[in-house]
Amino acid sequence: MGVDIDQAFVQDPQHRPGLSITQAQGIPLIDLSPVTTTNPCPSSMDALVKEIGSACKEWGFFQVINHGVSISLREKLQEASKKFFAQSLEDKKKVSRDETSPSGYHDTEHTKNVRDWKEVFDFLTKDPTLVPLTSHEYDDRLVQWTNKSPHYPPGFRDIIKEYIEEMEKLGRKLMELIAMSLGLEAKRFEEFFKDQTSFIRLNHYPPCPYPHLALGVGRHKDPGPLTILAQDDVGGLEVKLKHKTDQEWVRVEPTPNAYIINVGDIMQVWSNDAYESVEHRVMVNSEKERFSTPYFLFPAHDTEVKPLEELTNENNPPKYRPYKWGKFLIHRKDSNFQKQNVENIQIHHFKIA
Ligand SMILES: O=C(O)CCC(=O)C(=O)O
Ligand SMILES: [Fe+2]
Repeated sequence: MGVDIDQAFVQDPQHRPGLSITQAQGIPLIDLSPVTTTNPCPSSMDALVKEIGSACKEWGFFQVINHGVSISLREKLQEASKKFFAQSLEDKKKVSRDETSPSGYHDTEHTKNVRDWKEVFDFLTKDPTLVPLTSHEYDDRLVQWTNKSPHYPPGFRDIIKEYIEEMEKLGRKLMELIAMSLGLEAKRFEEFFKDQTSFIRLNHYPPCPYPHLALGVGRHKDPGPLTILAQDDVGGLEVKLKHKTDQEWVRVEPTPNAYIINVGDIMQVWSNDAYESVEHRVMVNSEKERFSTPYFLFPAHDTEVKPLEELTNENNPPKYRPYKWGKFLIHRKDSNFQKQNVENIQIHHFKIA
């Protein structure tokens, strides 16, 4: 045997990736022209809202095209990200995450207590971002998280910031469409994002000598309301099908310049389970490295997450107890960076039986 296997990366047999790959033909591809061009006709807008609604309901995952994000800016970010990760580990560690702020470089994330085969660079939308100091319910102390400033490649920080602005615009449009699809006012979600805790993550998945045992990211659901993901042309993202067929996991094949959108746990709670957060994972391969860039739309730390009143009634009572987003976030952060023997915090812990 030529390769030494670090057991920290090895998935339990039932969670190892399958060797045959099924393509997710069915994942909806949605054209956002009605919200990215001027003067769209009202009927195309109605059709779009319906499409978004059924994609959220049936899949929880969809791709968008004609999204209005500059393709050259996306390429610029991709190039910069490649250059950043191509540096020596020592150079990358100059902008490591640290005790005071989790943004920056790191390569030891664990998902479900198994180490992910990846390295990342995280960058917050708001600098500083206000969050609770601890996850303890009665501890009111707050801290500020700030971004790291990589010196290489030149202009890296500015490119990331410019790109985040585009993510903000697209995120706002998507949240409006989702609100309308739930029968809510377009701006219903806006209030939650004034002091948002959103961040962008640059992912690098190096080639892996044992892709049948490890995963780039283990199975998980995204904790926020919405994620906007750019993937390169290598492929590896797999989504767990909601409707059970003989196939459990399907691959989201790269569509050039499209964004992959998925609803996360907070949307599931807000919508009282109308839109469910879907499990996904990332396969690695032995030949090619892969790059991806999720943008995690997260609300303000003091947001009390609970089913929206407009979406609940006597016949459809709230399915979740309220929880504070900031506390949930810190709880997650504490468990994602080291192996623990218990499941980390999940929305089902707030489910009303
Ligand atoms: O790399 C990908 O395609 C997805 C990554 C992901 O799911 C995550 O970082 O939460
Ligand atoms: Fe994810």
